[in-house]
Amino acid sequence: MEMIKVVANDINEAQTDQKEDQLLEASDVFTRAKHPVTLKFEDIVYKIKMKKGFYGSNKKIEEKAILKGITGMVKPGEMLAMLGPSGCGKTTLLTALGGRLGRINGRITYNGKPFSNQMTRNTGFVTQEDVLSPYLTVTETMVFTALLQLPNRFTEKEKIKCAEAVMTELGLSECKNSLIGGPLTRGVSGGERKRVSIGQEILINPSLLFLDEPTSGLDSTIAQQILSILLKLANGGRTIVMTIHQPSNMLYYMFHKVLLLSEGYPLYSGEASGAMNYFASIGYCPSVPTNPSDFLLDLASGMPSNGSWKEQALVKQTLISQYEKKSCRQIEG
Ligand SMILES: Nc1ncnc2c1ncn2[C@@H]1O[C@H](COP(=O)(O)OP(=O)(O)OP(=O)(O)O)[C@@H](O)[C@H]1O
Repeated sequence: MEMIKVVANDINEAQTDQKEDQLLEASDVFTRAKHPVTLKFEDIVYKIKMKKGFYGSNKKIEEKAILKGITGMVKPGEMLAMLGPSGCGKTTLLTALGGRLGRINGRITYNGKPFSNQMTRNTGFVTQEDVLSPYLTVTETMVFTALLQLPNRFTEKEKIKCAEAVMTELGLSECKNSLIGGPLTRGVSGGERKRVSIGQEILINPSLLFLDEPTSGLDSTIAQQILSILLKLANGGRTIVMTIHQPSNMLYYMFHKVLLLSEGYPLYSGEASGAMNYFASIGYCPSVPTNPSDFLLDLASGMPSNGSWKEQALVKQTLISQYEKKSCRQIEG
């Protein structure tokens, strides 16, 4: 009975979705979100089972916690950055929030409801590795995606118009006839490849967009271009969540929210502009002016920035144990 209700609900929502879609001009895809989404996650815990010991030895299964109680919220119009050292659980959390991870403990809601088929249609996910055919041009890639992904009520001409509109917005017109390329064929630049990957996901006008390291391997100017595009999408009422490695000062302040992870623990979850004040209020501040993301990463990874290795590792352990005792719980919940 419950299952029937869920399916019926999905159908109703899909019908509403369809009606609202009809009101959209094909080229409107970039400008406004169809169904703005507030994403909330509470006490997310994710554990995996691992085999302990070498092949042939006494193999035991042990449990390893990857995410250890993460809470946060992102509203329409906001961009959330997940920061933290390599292996701290950023991609795992992103995958969980994108409804792509199996059994997790905790609660993730999208406008107060669990993940549904309707949400799948309203969500875009840009993976770290671009999955593109090296032998197609930018236009061919975008048009092909538009023809496949856009609903049949759009005519072929409208689908092509959508692809063109998205390419123009993403600044891909200059390279529209260039091959994507790959390891064996020369093609578009890294920044252009990333914009094509983002373009493929935003063709369906998702209101919730996840991106895994969208600026990885790009220089700071191109990284800023990509974030400006994402900020523009957020300003259209979308909810944007991404993992990012060490953003520059300028990029850091483009984010509304920040989630700092260390070994699967959340050290901070809240306004990006409030992170430095928060750590200062509990006794941690840089002794010289520092880029906030450098400072936060040093705290989370136990790397020495101003103090010695030993002191810094101690700071990280103190923050984690404070979190465990719930005396330094995240700002937001
Ligand atoms: N299915 C799995 N089996 C074994 N280990 C896993 C699995 N999924 C995640 N892990 C481990 O969990 C930890 C977090 O991985 P995750 O990819 O989320 O880190 P990350 O913060 O995104 O790292 P990076 O910045 O290097 O991409 C890592 O130590 C990883 O090896």
